[in-house]
Amino acid sequence: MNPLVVEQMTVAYDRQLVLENVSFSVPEGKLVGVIGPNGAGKSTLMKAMLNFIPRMHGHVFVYGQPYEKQRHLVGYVPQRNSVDWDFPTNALDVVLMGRYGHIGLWKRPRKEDIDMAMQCLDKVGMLPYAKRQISQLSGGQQQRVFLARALAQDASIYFMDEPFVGVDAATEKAIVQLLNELKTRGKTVLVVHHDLQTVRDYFDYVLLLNKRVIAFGETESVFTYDHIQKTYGGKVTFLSSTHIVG
Ligand SMILES: Nc1ncnc2c1ncn2[C@@H]1O[C@H](COP(=O)(O)OP(=O)(O)OP(=O)(O)O)[C@@H](O)[C@H]1O
Repeated sequence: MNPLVVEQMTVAYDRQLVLENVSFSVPEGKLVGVIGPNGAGKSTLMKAMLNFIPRMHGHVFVYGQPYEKQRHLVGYVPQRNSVDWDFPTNALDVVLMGRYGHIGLWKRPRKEDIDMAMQCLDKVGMLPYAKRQISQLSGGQQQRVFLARALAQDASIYFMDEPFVGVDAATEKAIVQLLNELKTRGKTVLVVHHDLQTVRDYFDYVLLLNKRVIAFGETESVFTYDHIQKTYGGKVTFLSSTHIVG
């Protein structure tokens, strides 16, 4: 059984259709790049899968059950700029939020939760910043804290919205390493991604999206010149042939 199945999802804002009849099914332990131009509906897809915004139509199944019954299995890393980083809290507390599903919202975190949160911070190179206010972290450091929070959640499926935006080469490398580690542990990860040059290196599968699914499948066979042109309305001219197939 595939861990994530989306069936005929349609989403509208103010009756304006943004996603139409989107269906795809992701096998376990795959890294999936969600690719498409600005406004294609990539963030909307993630938010609608998570029930943050209503779907007009369609279903999301997580390990064969409706998402609503399985939400504890799904972790989310939102776009960094969609978060209020002035909220007075420190890095460790943000990561501990990822443990609430395990702790219970009103209970104090146990020592083992704090230890695990610290380990997650360590994994992304942020342990020295555990007690630092999040407003006093750089953009790349904030991104790392978010990834640590997702790790602490110990989910089976992750949705990450543009984790590579605004990070330096070292952080990008750390994120790629983390994605591969999640994959090795059998996790399924969907990543909204803009850099077409790295798609073939980073992702096993791609979802090419522009309001509808243009193509979905293994990167090897689906990330073709024709599909990319179709996704971007024929506006992509800078790709070298080494990065695509077909
Ligand atoms: N809250 C909202 N209300 C109305 N329209 C919205 C809202 N959020 C997004 N949209 C519109 O829905 C469409 C899809 O937006 P979305 O943010 O999902 O695209 P995206 O593919 O993630 O884009 P980007 O690459 O620029 O982040 C766009 O036309 C956008 O203007």
